[in-house]
Amino acid sequence: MSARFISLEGGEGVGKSTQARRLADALRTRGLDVLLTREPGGSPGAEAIRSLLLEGDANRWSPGAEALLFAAARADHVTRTIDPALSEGQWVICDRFLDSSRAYQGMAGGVGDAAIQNLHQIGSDGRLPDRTLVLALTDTDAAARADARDAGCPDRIGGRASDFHAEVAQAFRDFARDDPERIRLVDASGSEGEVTERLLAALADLLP
Ligand SMILES: Nc1ncnc2c1ncn2[C@@H]1O[C@H](COP(=O)(O)OP(=O)(O)O)[C@@H](O)[C@H]1O
Ligand SMILES: Cc1cn([C@H]2C[C@H](O)[C@@H](COP(=O)(O)OP(=O)(O)O)O2)c(=O)[nH]c1=O
Repeated sequence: MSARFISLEGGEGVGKSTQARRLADALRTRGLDVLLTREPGGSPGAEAIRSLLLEGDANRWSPGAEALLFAAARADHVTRTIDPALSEGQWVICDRFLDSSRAYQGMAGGVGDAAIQNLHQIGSDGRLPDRTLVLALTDTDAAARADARDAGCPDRIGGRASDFHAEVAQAFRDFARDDPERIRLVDASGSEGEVTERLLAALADLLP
């Protein structure tokens, strides 16, 4: 059974980072070698770009410049971290990937999906996950979880208006509808353990 590339997606506070860790543990328990990584970041160059993206003034970058920086970070992450791990037979679980750029910069940010896909083709040879799990929660519940975690101090993009985040959530739902083989919506309500079980069920056809 070959290694698989899994991404976790969704808006702020839905539980992606929590579930990325839990899913990695669950797969390790099944005997798989797992690399847990995240975006923006996941390689030294991409982590340096992460601070440029998440710190500073709300209008620090134009939408286009922001999309280019995310694409550049992703290109480094794919080349230096993700591709080598997959080549060595490791399963890769990535906390956010291309679909975040499609939702945040492409749809909510107005850059457009075709432009984001073009940048991904140039930077990362169009590399796609084998399965993308979108954690879905009501906007109110997600905002409550994010507020409890961030104590009123979100990062540069997390702090955008609620309309922006509603557009992001809608974009993820549209992506899942348009590409049901790769992208699955998973109910993120309930306990952490319940959500992990749903994620494993959404990966059942890929698991050894
Ligand atoms: N199933 C859950 N039920 C209640 N709280 C949760 C659940 N999953 C995560 N949390 C909490 O919600 C907050 C946001 O979770 P996190 O994993 O950081 O989300 P994300 O990475 O999607 O922004 C954290 O404080 C986390 O402990
Ligand atoms: C990967 C990626 C993240 N982002 C944003 C989403 C988040 O607001 C921010 C950082 O992501 P992250 O640290 O995962 O935040 P959170 O845990 O709150 O979900 O970067 C984009 O706008 N485009 C992208 O391509």
